[in-house]
Amino acid sequence: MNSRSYLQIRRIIGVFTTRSFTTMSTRPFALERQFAVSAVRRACALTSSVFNKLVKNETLTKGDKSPVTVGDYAAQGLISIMLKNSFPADPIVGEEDAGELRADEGKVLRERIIDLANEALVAPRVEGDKAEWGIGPGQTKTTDELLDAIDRGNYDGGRTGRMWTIDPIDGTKGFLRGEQYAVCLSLLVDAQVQLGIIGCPNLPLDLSNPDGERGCIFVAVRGQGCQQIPLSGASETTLSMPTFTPSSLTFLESVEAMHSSHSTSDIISSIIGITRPPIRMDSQAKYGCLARGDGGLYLRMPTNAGYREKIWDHAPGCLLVEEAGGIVTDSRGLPLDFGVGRTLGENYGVVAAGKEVHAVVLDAVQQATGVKAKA
Ligand SMILES: Nc1ncnc2c1ncn2[C@@H]1O[C@H](COP(=O)(O)OS(=O)(=O)O)[C@@H](OP(=O)(O)O)[C@H]1O
Ligand SMILES: [Mg+2]
Ligand SMILES: [Mg+2]
Ligand SMILES: [Mg+2]
Repeated sequence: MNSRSYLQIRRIIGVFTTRSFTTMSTRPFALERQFAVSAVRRACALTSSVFNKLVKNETLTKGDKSPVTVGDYAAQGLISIMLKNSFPADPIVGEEDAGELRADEGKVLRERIIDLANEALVAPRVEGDKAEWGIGPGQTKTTDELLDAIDRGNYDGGRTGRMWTIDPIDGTKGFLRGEQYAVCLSLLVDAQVQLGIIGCPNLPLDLSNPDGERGCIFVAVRGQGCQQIPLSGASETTLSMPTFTPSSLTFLESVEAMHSSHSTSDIISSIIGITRPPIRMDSQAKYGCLARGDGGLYLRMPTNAGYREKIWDHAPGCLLVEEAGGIVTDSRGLPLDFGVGRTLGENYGVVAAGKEVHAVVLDAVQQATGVKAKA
């Protein structure tokens, strides 16, 4: 076979592999994956529209968080309605609840939220969307239906059964700055993340080309790898973390020093011999970046002993990294335990890194913080 026809065959196989991922229904969680891509894509369109209508074109007073509040509630309502239609028996651990919206003072926000959620629900279906998910023309909901949908996120979590987590806008501060944020959804079965998906409307497809195309979805099903799908609709690619050496690492960390201690990261950097400046980015977009090979190391060290990490802030991202070949533990080397409830109760910090370097990083984290390795 000459090299030209070999390349042609490779190309056909490549196309088939990509297509077959989305159409093969025999894979475990195929329907849930298809649903989640659709729900997150729709929610990303909603949050982008909130940003363009309410943040970009309005002069916000410093500290005015109402646009992000509107986006949070509307996106959680949208995903929750879709879940209710599609997997009605599954409970939801969602970040938001509608308590404040039900009060009289919530009236103005409430009306904006209902309009936005309905706008997103009635948008035309695209390839892969199913009518029974409750989306498409004519699918508007009443105020009560949407408030009830938001409140379906009040499940306490736990060790057994199926449950979804929703973080409708993760990285709220990044959202307001027009920088990175993520729409995050995961499916847990018996406290194991089986499906993780995050939509990052502002994330460059390639971090080394920040002026290039932006907007992508990262999705992983346990045992089926991690894929990146451009929001523009182009075909998906499977991600795999490259091999890192300790000194070639770059930290991915929170923008907000209140969320992860920057000074602890500096000490860990000098122990490992990392010389590159950290990449600071809001939200679980960091996990997506890590999965596709950016940086090699995501660290989150508590700044406040009383703060408990929330499961919706880590469940999808954790699976993305594991499925791309990385390791995620807490600072004692324990796996993240998603079965304790709405928080990561017993875990302390998060260390996510390539498999060749995770042990070295963990050792440095323990030296820097005095945290003891698991017995
Ligand atoms: N004190 C403290 N410590 C640790 N984490 C906290 C803390 N306070 C809040 N949060 C959670 O941080 C979520 C945002 O994640 P990041 O820190 O990665 O992004 S950011 O740079 O802060 O935007 C953020 O998620 P969202 O509320 O969805 O934006 C919070 O759940
Ligand atoms: Mg969050
Ligand atoms: Mg949030
Ligand atoms: Mg929040």
